[in-house]
Amino acid sequence: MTTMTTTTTVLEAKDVTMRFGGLTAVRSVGLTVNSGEIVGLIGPNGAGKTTFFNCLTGLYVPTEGTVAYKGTVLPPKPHLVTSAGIARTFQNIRLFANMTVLENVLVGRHTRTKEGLWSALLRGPGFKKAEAASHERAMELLDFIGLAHKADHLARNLPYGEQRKLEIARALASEPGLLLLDEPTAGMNPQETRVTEELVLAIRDQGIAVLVIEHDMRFIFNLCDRVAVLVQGEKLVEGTSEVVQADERVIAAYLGTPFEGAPGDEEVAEVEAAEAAQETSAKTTPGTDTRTEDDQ
Ligand SMILES: Nc1ncnc2c1ncn2[C@@H]1O[C@H](COP(=O)(O)OP(=O)(O)OP(=O)(O)O)[C@@H](O)[C@H]1O
Repeated sequence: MTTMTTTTTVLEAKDVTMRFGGLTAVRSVGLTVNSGEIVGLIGPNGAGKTTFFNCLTGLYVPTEGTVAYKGTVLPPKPHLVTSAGIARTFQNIRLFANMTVLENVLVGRHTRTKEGLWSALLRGPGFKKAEAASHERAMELLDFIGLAHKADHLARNLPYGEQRKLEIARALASEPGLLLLDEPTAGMNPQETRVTEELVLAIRDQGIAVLVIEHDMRFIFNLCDRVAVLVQGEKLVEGTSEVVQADERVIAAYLGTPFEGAPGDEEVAEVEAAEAAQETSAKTTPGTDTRTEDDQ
């Protein structure tokens, strides 16, 4: 007998736009992540990747568009997004440096513990049971990332690569269905990068979908089932690693070479046309010459 695995949509971002004053950092981006998938989000510096992540996780309220997790539109509030089932790591390490490795993971569990403030303060039987279960799960996660033997070390004393792994364990502690990783291998040596690749595959094998921003193309193309490319806030291409690697526009965007239909081209053309029109009218209309006597 064959078993059928059904694919479900875990994340559905529709027409997400984020403006900061006059700057449109993300323009009408749609993205879907399905169960069992590792999806990559790449693009040159300043393309809007982190801004898009911030819209997905409720850190930013998108100017337009919606983000749904397993069919339910999420309110743009980080704690509600986490309790719904989306966890993330950040580009820069955000551990509690003076807490132990274990405590850092336990912090990540707070959205999954139902015991309230009074129960915690009175340390009643319900609280003790929940605390023991949290401790057990946190140790399981440390075991999973290979840091169980360092559970009582201070986070700040871990080598860089292990700090990044600990961040992932803390994110996993909220029992997510989708994990967002923002440059998980930044600053890592090739060996640490390979270990992180294995870890991401193991996370996916546990049934957690992964969306990852990464500048390391080898990492992206090795790992991802699908890759979306953002350029100047717009999604330029989306497809398998092969499709994306073969797309000349992607290479051009990375090299900063102009190409036909590039995001932002329309705006540039409009500005150029307006400037040209202004120049023509200045030349033909007496009294509109803005040159100074020195220029002439
Ligand atoms: N809070 C903010 N206020 C104003 N502008 C912002 C803000 N956050 C990001 N931006 C701008 O939005 C654009 C996209 O930035 P973002 O950090 O999302 O890009 P990125 O693709 O993640 O870049 P990198 O790969 O360098 O991390 C940039 O022009 C950036 O300066």
